Amino acid sequence: MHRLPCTRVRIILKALLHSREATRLEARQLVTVPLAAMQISGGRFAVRNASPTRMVRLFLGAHAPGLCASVTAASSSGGGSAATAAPAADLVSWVQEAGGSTAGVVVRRDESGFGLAAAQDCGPGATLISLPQRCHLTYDGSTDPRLLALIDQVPAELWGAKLALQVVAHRLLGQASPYAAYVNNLPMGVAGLPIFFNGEALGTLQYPPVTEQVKKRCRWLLSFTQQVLGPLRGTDRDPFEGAEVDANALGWALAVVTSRAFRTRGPGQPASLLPLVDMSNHSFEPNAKVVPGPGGSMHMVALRELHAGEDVLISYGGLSNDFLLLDYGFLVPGNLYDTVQLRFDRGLIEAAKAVAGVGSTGGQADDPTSDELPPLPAWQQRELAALQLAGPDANTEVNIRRVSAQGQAAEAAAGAAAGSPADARLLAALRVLCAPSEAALCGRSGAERLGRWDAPLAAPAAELAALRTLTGLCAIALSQFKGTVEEDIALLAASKAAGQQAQQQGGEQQEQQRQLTPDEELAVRFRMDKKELLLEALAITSRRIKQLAAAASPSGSGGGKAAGGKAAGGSKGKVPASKGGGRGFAKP
Ligand SMILES: C[S@@+](CC[C@H](N)C(=O)[O-])C[C@H]1O[C@@H](n2cnc3c(N)ncnc32)[C@H](O)[C@@H]1O
Repeated sequence: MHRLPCTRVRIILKALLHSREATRLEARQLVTVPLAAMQISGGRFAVRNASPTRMVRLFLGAHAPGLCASVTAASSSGGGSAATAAPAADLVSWVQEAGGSTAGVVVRRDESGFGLAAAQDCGPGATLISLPQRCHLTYDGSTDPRLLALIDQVPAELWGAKLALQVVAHRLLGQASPYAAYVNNLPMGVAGLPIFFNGEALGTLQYPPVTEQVKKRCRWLLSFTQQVLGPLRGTDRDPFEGAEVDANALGWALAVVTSRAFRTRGPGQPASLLPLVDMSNHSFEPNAKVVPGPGGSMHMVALRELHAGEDVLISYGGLSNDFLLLDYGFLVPGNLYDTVQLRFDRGLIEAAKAVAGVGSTGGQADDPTSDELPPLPAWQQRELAALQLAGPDANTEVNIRRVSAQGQAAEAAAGAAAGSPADARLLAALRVLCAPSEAALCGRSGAERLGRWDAPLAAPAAELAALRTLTGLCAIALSQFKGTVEEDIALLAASKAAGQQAQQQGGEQQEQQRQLTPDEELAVRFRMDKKELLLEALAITSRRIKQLAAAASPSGSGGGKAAGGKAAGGSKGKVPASKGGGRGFAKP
């Protein structure tokens, strides 16, 4: 959700993605726990749509080295209110009784959950909701010291888990909680969140930067509940008064927080849940935003003219699909903030060069039979260190980016380069590694001066080599996925057909065409979008190669060569097998 400032969050989470932590559970256990009991409140949870028949399954081992909980039925979309009452009417009354104003919105409910709509026509700047501070669910000096002691044990980067402990505490209080009207209206599960995927669905993502993060969160949930909360249970230091809080229960609260919390007080400060405000869905073209009001209140205001009944949408921030999926359980196809994360290392660059037919970098190896790469000349080492891609403080995560359609159109029209499909550090590093000498950099150094797409190296051959290496990187990244975009499209179509067939045949499905679960389908869509991003990057880079090659060749004939050229031409076919051998994606 619109976290303030969201760049900070991205930095924190990206740092998480980089930490290597591996615990492998050998044996697979399957524990089935009735959700209504959830061992946390003895069945006192009256969350929306809660049903004693719904089950949470807890998988340990096998596919995911960690926990994976899967809510087996569609979640969300219920309501704490009676069927005839307006959705969440009790919550609206509670906010009003606390001195808040909700006159600008009505709560909507559909099969995918709650949302907000404009209650009447209004102009830009109109206040839609005013939420007094006393309605914000957070933790501070007045919180039970036993709970604060627990919160202190959660690492700072897992800020959501800190607030999750407070959410658990209020859920356990039931109707005695001052936030009962809010907690009762929270969704039972957050559909699509990968911490609730089973191993099959998690594996379907085929994207380690996300799967490793999921496993890390699950491992933390398991170890914290077993090693910290378990021994505390029933002691005088137990803020949960003897209730068992297991990984499912804390996982539910974590899902609530990651998908709903605001960091209104800035990074490093406790996050807050903003009742009612958090019922607004996300759009990258929002028509409302959340701003601080007087006395610690938070206001939701219209960004433009709104018509009665129009959906009220805020932006959760400029988030990639990785973050949208991990924290919110959905993705935006063609997301302009999306990237494919790669781990920069020389071996990967050499593999990309080999794929793209570019000569290798550096001097001669002492032993030509050795796999060891020859050392780089000092000037290249220096430039890579300046880019923080080498040296003790290196951050080796680099990204292939999505370039907007407008950017591409402008590029095509102007014959120039409007947007780079590589982040500046990556492009700068490729130029450094493809430059024949330091002189070829013409005194440029660092990402800002060397990483601009529209400022090529003066030597055309070096620039072409850098761009071809970039196509090689895209090809390697593509080859890490098991199938093509077309295969994913066919899989989704077959799944849909299987579902329709099963419906006609009363639930029976033909063996050869299994219907994907909603989580698997989401995972296929996720990986398909990543592949499309890479194919677009290939196409843009190939075009650029052609332009530069045409400008450089005396005959003007071009002749640029790019890896996966056919795929780049739009066939979406399989790219040449990588020589990278399991290289590429950033793995934590
Ligand atoms: C802050 S809540 C918004 C209210 C939520 N719809 C509910 O039922 O309470 C965020 C969740 O809403 C859903 N959501 C919000 N924006 C969405 C979007 N653009 N597409 C799909 N799901 C979205 C996701 O499930 C997400 O985790």
